[in-house]
Amino acid sequence: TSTLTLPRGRTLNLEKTVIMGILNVTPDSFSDGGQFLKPAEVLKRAMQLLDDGAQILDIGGESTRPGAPDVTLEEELARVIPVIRVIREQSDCIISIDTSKAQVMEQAILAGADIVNDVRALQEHRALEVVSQFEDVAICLMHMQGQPRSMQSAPHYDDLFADINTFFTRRIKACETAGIKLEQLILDPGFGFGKTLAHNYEILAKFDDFNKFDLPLLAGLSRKSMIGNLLNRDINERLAGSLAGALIAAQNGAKIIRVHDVKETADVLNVYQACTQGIL
Ligand SMILES: Cn1cnc2c(O)nc(N)nc21
Repeated sequence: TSTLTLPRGRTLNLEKTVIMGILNVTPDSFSDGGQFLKPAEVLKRAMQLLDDGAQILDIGGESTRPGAPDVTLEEELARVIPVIRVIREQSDCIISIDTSKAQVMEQAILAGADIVNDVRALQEHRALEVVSQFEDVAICLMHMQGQPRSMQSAPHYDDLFADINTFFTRRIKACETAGIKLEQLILDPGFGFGKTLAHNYEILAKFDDFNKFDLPLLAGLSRKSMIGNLLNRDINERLAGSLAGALIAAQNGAKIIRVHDVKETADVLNVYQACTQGIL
């Protein structure tokens, strides 16, 4: 499908690859190591991401990187809800909430979020029930093997693609049983979430295989260890590798690319689209 249904009668055209800009509001993402970013600072960053070409802002209050500490419900709400509110006051942009907690999903949607981006694919308590009560909220179902604390200790699959596809089939069925429509769903194989370096590059190389579900696919590999470990680059030296990954994901059928470096990724995708969309 080339259109994603959104709340309030809006839709997102997916004929051209869409950029999801990462707006982290977790302490380990704060430059000054502060406890909370002031909403005004976050708003400035959000507007910059939109100016640079992001159509979706992904707001996350709990780091999902390997070994990340858990965050309480209260803390996560305190981080993300004020940010959603302040952005929604200023912009009609598409907002996605990066969370696995049902109550954060509920509050975020009520505050104006359009997409639930859940690295646990609505498997946590009451997540399915809560999301199914909102007409047309979009949901990204991401594959993860294990949990962030331990998922990278020894990832193993009997059959990588069969396992991921079985997971998607089961989660899609669970959503349909809960009354969620296929048009609301996005699928994502979850780069780095219980995968070895080899697994990650096999997924990237054969990304188009997941298009068998005829649902929009999301790719999120920006600045990840699959880039850093391959190239032996620190987190702030992974732009070129991330851009290469974004281009390959787009060429291999990804419709939404989740990135930190929006401006540069937009340039890469615009060059790619000039070749494929015949605009010249
Ligand atoms: C929150 N988050 C971190 N990495 C991600 C990825 O690859 N996909 C999605 N959907 N969310 C992610």
